Amino acid sequence: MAPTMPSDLTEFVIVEGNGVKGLSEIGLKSLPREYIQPLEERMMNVVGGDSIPIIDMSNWDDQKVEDEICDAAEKWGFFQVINHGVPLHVLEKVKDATHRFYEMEAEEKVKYSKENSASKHVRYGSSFSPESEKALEWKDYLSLFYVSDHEAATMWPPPCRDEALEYMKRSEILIKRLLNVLLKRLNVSEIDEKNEALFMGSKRINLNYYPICPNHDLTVAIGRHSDVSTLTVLLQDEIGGLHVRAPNHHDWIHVSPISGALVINIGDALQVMSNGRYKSIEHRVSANGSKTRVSVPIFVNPRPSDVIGPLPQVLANGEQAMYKNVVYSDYVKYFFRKPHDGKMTVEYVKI
Ligand SMILES: COc1cc(/C=C/C(=O)SCCNC(=O)CCNC(=O)[C@H](O)C(C)(C)COP(=O)(O)OP(=O)(O)OC[C@H]2O[C@@H](n3cnc4c(N)ncnc43)[C@H](O)[C@@H]2OP(=O)(O)O)ccc1O
Ligand SMILES: O=C(O)CCC(=O)C(=O)O
Ligand SMILES: [Fe+2]
Repeated sequence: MAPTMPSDLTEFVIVEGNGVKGLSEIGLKSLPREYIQPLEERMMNVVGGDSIPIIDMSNWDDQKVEDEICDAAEKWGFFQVINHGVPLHVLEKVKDATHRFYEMEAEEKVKYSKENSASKHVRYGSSFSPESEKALEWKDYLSLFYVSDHEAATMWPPPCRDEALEYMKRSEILIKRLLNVLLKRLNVSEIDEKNEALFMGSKRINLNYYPICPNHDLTVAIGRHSDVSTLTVLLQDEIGGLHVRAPNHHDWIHVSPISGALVINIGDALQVMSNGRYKSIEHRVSANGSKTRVSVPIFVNPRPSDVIGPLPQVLANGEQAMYKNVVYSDYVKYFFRKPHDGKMTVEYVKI
């Protein structure tokens, strides 16, 4: 019998918690119209040949490596790191755990949806902002905001809880190293108890799931956006699909998966704090017609209550502030309230 489309798509995907994974598994031959993106948002202008920098972190405190990191953050806003010190078995385990979470029945996963979750720090959902999007995105996600080990142990879903926490904790040294190097160029002293919260006072880990998609060229898995983090550490599997805006602001460059590597990108908070010196670059994810993909970003952020703005150390040389001060949680709420729209969130705080 030919597969049939659920009569109420929102009910099936969101309310019942089947997600796009559920849609994919029905075996639909064509993409539901709700996912059809306008022409200009589909994947175009992807150039081959170019690549974001790949940085070997073995000698991370070598001046040459520090320069590579800061130069990449200024020019590309994105780079991959190898020999980064996060054990490879930890990375493998969190990818497996991601698959394990999504393999649960919809009735189990939906217990973590916005409407049902026992903690507002744990959220399972589909697309980005289904209430405000004109066209939906082909992605399911589980978002885990870290508050304490106790909350993670009691509230995060058991199939992925320990692995997600381990990945977050084992990435801590890498995150501090990267931030210290980036801050040094901004004349900010080493991260200590006084300034740590502003740069890495909160963390959110997302487990993204992108199932096989019919007519994948008509939609996107994630639309154009920049992250609102200080920086993001992204683990991707071997499938590929992440594209970043090229320095010419026009083309898109594919981030080819490298086994064991982590992708690092600068987020809006660091762009603002560096007064535009480090770039939070637009990126997007294509949908795949033949393979399921997972990715696991760790968003490293200020605390929600922190005020972000250009750092005094950056303005000390007399340069004009390009951004207003804003309470970080107001900035993030603004991001979550609207559909993905490229670099528009940062316009909210531009002077
Ligand atoms: C999901 O697809 C994505 C996600 C991304 C993410 C990119 C990032 O850079 S995430 C890093 C964001 N930074 C932080 O989370 C740290 C700071 N956190 C905060 O400031 C707060 O925790 C808060 C996120 C603002 C929530 O504050 P709270 O007081 O609890 O306010 P709420 O009323 O609960 O939520 C406000 C507003 O945001 C929506 N929202 C909350 N959490 C999420 C979430 N995990 N995913 C999606 N949306 C979320 C919530 O629905 C509220 O909106 P309403 O309209 O319902 O009022 C990149 C690309 C992707 O595709
Ligand atoms: O899946 C990816 O490669 C990127 C995901 C992403 O950009 C995000 O979750 O913010
Ligand atoms: Fe992103």
